Amino acid sequence: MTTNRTFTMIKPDAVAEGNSGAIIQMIEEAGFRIVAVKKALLTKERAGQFYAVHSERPFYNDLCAYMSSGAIIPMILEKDNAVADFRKLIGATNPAQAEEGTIRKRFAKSIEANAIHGSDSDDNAKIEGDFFFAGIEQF
Ligand SMILES: Nc1ncnc2c1ncn2[C@@H]1O[C@H](COP(=O)(O)OP(=O)(O)OP(=O)(O)O)[C@@H](O)[C@H]1O
Repeated sequence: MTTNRTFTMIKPDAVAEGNSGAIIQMIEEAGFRIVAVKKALLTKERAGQFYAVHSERPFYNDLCAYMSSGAIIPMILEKDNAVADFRKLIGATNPAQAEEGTIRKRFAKSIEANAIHGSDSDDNAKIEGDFFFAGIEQF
């Protein structure tokens, strides 16, 4: 296994409810190192760019409205096998199907307001990290 990076965002529902600290604690306790972190507010257009891959899905408009409804906390994380291990840590998209001990089981409210995002491939982790952070911030 090689050390690599993934990208995550704590989503507006979790930030608004004051769950960011507990979520970051779960992430660090699972062995991830924070490479880059900030608080940000997406416009609806920018949320639409981030989720452009879903632009034909019926939930796309609602998703863009939700993702721009409040502050988010984007982060780049580093660990051995980061992308796959992080997907395991966050759990299923639908919290009703998320396993015990996962971030979504503990904090997600619904399939849409599901507390956290995690990249699904090394390539997307790089694209998504670059979406939020300049090169000099990724150390
Ligand atoms: N059926 C749905 N209804 C409403 N929102 C949905 C639905 N499916 C997905 N979403 C929203 O769109 C996001 C992206 O969907 P995707 O299928 O890529 O899930 P994911 O990979 O688990 O989530 P993410 O990409 O945020 O990590 C989901 O996290 C969720 O917020």
